[in-house]
Amino acid sequence: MAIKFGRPLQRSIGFTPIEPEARDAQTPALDLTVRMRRNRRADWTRRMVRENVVTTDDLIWPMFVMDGDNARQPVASMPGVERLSVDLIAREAARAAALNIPCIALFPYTNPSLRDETGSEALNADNLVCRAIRAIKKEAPDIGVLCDVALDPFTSHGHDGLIKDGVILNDESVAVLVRQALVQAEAGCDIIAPSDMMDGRVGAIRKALDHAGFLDVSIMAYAAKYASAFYGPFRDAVGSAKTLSGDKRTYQMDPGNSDEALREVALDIAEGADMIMVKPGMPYLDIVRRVKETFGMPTFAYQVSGEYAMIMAAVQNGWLDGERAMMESIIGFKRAGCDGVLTYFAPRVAEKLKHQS
Ligand SMILES: NCc1[nH]cc(CCC(=O)O)c1CC(=O)O
Ligand SMILES: [Mg+2]
Repeated sequence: MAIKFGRPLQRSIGFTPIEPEARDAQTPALDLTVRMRRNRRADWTRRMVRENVVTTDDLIWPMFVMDGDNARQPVASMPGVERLSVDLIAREAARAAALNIPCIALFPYTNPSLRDETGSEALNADNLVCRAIRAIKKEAPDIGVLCDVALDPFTSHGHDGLIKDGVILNDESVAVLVRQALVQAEAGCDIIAPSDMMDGRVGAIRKALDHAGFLDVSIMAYAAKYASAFYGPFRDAVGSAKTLSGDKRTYQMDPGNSDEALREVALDIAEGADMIMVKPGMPYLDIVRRVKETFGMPTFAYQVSGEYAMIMAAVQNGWLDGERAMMESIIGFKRAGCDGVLTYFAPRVAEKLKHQS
């Protein structure tokens, strides 16, 4: 029998007494005090007892910015995601605002000719991200703009910090990241999101922002960020996949660890983070739960590029119902304790919620 989603098949159970002849005479009713299925029997009962819901307020939409005018480029490993030129990003930001999405996150595809050993383009006040922020603020002044702080889209080696003799330097990198954060705040960024996993960068950035008068610029710390295989498609999108030498295991966390995530989060809170992020998302929902229960902070997770790619690949093969898999993945984040999710599905989720109400 074909089972239709959302359509109760057995309307009568628990509603009206089941006709005796409808019951198999051979099967006497079980003597059950509790029947869990009563609360699931109809759409209205399911809605009544539902513990978690997704709203557009839960969404942060990551976007990829590139050079050019009215230009777009599909990201092959992320079906449905494109790099967009600044003018188109501003238009998408306006669409996001119209969809009631509270915040967008910006990631640049930096021209390879502008990448160097120290990621100097990150400090250019007229770089892609800064131009995009200004264009967005003009076209959609009421939407929040979040910017990554890390050097990987700007360095020739693809690492998030400065490198010397194969070692990623901590304190020297933090000094550059602080300057990157100031450049972005100056351009109008609302939320600085350090994703580099250097020690002490949240405190250093907070101090510098305050000193420069950016008291209202927030920090969302990528506090528990793991050295993950699920970032692959993102590195295609920002063009660091080819350039990355080695891996990021000396600064991003070991996937085997959980207590360590709590120490990372505690430090970032002490250093002044306003919001906390766990990354990746779906394979790390246990971390989200522990972080939320331990600290009670505004807690976010990043459903990263590989998670998106994984679902989309199955959808393209006809193996999954895309809409349902998408919505189910997002409510999983809510159930785990997230206040919001960075997700490439954001516009599609928002469209779906709009048509639902
Ligand atoms: N530090 C940069 C950064 N910021 C967000 C992501 C990944 C996001 C995604 O996969 O969607 C990465 C990649 C990385 O750390 O290598
Ligand atoms: Mg840390």
